[in-house]
Amino acid sequence: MRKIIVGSRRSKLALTQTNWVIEQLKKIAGPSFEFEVKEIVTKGDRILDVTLSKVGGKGLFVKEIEQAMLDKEIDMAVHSMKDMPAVLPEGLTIGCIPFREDHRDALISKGHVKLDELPAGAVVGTSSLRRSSQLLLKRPDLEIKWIRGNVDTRLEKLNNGEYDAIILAAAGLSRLGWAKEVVTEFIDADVCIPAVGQGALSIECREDDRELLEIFEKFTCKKTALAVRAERSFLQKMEGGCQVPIAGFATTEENGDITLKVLVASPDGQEVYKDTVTGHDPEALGEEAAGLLIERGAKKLIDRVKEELDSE
Ligand SMILES: NCc1[nH]cc(CCC(=O)O)c1CC(=O)O
Repeated sequence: MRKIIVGSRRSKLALTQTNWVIEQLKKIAGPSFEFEVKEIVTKGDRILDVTLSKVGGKGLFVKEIEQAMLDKEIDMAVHSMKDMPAVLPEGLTIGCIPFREDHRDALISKGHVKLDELPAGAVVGTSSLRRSSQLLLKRPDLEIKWIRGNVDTRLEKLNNGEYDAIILAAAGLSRLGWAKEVVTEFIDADVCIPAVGQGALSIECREDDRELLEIFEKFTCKKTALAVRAERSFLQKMEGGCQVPIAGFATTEENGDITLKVLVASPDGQEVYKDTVTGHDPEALGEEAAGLLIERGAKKLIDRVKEELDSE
């Protein structure tokens, strides 16, 4: 009998995702494995008053959990793929990518007013530059106001009157069982390309944990894994961090063909680089997409934004 310790952030969404994965793995692993959740409070959870991009971005939610895995305090962790940095620490691996939930962003507005019908000057809450820049592209008359906190906190802030609408990932709401009740409109990838990995989960473990990797293999969704690998290859090649709006979303056909949609934009949404590529090698496809945008000037934009931030 082996007891597997699963590290999780303490948020409602993190615990829901972790417990769901454990339930599925139990069915696959059989009676010789036991699972136990260990809650870990990350830096991203403690610092709630600053925009994410200013305090170091993505890695914040996963770093401490990864350290606990390397220290063998925990054996595995379930993350939102979207929160995973492009490069993992030595010794760890994404051992499993399950079937992807809804990839889209969702608009939640007071009175269920759709994006096209929101009045000019309506206040929309998001702290994602990716969402704000693409939204402003379609509706330059909206006012963006930063919002932070867990999914439940953000919904509360909408109800308290600070915002006319907010944007959240549909996947988080679906996993919590709230999507049907709260979502006003699902926003198509043509209007707002999702974040790399959005809607997918990443199950991380130590690279040498063969027992776990064997169980994980049976829970992997091949189509999702190919798509996410293409998206993450693009992300890694762009080296953008959180300061620049970067979006990437891929789908995989039955025959293995992957279509990857990508975007890099300036924070004000005025400068936009966008393309769609198709192929079957996920890593090569991500690199190809990045190459196309870099050629046109996207990398210069990223470096410029980084410099501006460094001199602040
Ligand atoms: N940025 C935080 C975060 N990371 C993952 C999700 C939930 C959904 C997902 O799996 O993509 C969210 C909330 C949100 O963006 O609304």
